[in-house]
Amino acid sequence: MTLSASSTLSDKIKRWRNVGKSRGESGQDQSDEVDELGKVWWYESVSVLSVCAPCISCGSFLGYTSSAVPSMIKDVATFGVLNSHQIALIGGLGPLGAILGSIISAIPLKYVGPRRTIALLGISMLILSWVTIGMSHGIVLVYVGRFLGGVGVGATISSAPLYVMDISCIQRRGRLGIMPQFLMISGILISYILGAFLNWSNLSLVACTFLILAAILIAFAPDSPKWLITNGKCEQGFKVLEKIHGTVAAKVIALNMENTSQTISSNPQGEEIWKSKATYKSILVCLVVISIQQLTGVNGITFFATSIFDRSSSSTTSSGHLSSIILATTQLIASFMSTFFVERFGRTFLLKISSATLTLSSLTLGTYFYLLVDNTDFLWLPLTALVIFAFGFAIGLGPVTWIIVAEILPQQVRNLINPLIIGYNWFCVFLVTTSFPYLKEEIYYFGVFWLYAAVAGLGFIFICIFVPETKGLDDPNFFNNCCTHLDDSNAGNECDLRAIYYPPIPNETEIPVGTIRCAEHTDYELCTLLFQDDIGGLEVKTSLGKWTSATPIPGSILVNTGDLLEQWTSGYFPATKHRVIIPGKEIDRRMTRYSFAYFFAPDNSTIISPLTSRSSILQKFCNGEENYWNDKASTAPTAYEHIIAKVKAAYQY
Ligand SMILES: O=C(O)CCC(=O)C(=O)O
Ligand SMILES: [Fe+2]
Repeated sequence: MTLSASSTLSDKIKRWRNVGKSRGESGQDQSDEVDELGKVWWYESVSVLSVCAPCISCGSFLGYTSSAVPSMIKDVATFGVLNSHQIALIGGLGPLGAILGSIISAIPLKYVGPRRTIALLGISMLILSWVTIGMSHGIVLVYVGRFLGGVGVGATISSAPLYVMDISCIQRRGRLGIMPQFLMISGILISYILGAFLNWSNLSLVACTFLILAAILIAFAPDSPKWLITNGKCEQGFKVLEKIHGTVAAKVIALNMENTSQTISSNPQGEEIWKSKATYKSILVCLVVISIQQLTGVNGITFFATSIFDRSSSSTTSSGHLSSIILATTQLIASFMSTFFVERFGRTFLLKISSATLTLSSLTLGTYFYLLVDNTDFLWLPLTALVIFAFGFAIGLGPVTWIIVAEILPQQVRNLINPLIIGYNWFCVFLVTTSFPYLKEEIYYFGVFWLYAAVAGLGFIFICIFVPETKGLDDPNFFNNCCTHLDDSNAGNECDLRAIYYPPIPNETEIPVGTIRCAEHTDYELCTLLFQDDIGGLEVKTSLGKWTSATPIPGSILVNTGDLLEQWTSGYFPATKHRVIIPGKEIDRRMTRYSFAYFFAPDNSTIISPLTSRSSILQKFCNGEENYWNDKASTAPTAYEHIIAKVKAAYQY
């Protein structure tokens, strides 16, 4: 099925290419213009927002417990006197449903793609949940609603990031990538704000109204182009890509998507990867980082923030609701900041800062509840500490955990393991939210926060010892960043276009066949584009050391690999040894020969140390090799140093 779908796409793209060619031949190549006209810059952002809008409702669902439980407790007529078991269930059934939602979403994700999974499983379950809760006349229907909504949240949160990855172009992927999380925190904030004015029932009915709007938005959004292309709907998939990237780039991306899906489906290393110890070690590291993310208690706080503030005396100066709103706003701002920091400072640095901040703030909160809760001089303390806690979480452990999971898991196991990891994450949320009401009765608030502080402290140690830095391992812009002159003409580089003139040999001069005009050498740069006329004479040395003639082919460009490419790829692409000799044919010898060579070099400052593949770095890390990430320690030359040294050696006179 995949194969026949892909071949349709390849055929179509071949035809498109030919259309471009015939235009070019008639001297009227307008493909660039069409490209620009094809781009609709807002299309992908609006699509991402439309498909991810239900994440707002997921946030409101998570924040609902905090906002609604106080008014449920007051509503004795409907619920009787709520005990801590019942409150724990209201908190815990949502994440329990989410475990189910994230696991079963794998089926619609495969057959109908991420957009329809969100619409059919996410939105429908959430609407059902809000209506059930809003209309309930007793606690049982609230339980049912919480579980159903959890299924919707699990499905939405698993599918939204996939949609964003599939539809956004590389330049905007980072920023659009945080959209699901950003919308979710906004949803938490909205539910805290509305919770200050509305009771449990009206709050859920308002949330339901919003979802109807989200359902309309998602109905008009396009499907994931990747899903379309890999499921035989090539034309529709290409149209979506064309609107985002323009015609020319869309062809390349469509082919890439097709190739990747073929590689993954044929899965050459599928068996091998499960025999490697490194695979299990990276899965283990992911699970522990997720445990740290969740067991430091953030969801205990999100689900019960209002009650925590009401317990601390700060509620006499600011209501519990207001404090919760401040908390969620802090999280929103910090998660936005983390998108900038994560590329600048790396993943492990943010995780360390984050776990250290959580340790200190939880320790402070525990101590406050132990010593100072009745001391009116310290009313400012709980809110300040919780704001620092929320900031510390949202800047590091919140978002960076997911980046680590995406980057550390070997590609071949990612699809299989991801749903389990997401399911495990919800299990931890369930554990924390269900245990919170019990723990606060058994070991009191101070005990709960000291427990969270202990987890965060151990987490800090684990991160320092076991979590590898993965920044830059998967950087799709790596080569663009090394060759910025593509965009910026000021960046220093040794790119060179040379017109080479070989004078005709005068009729009276006799020169033996095979006489050398340009001696054996390799080019110094990354690669050379060589445009030769039809006289000939260029020879290339094969890997067996034999000279073979690179006879000019009309309309083609010869590409020579250069020294820098050889060094960069540790010899995977050896630099081509070549030379130019006097042509064999008498008539060619008496003619002028021209060639044009474009020597392509990266930016001067680029360090040309052998690139290590992401899998080999992780392999080394997992095998316990100390210097697993040694690129930075390398003393390799810069591109400029290499080229200048070669030029100096060649022209010593
Ligand atoms: O003229 C040619 O065909 C080759 C020139 C060349 O190899 C060079 O300039 O590096
Ligand atoms: Fe050359």
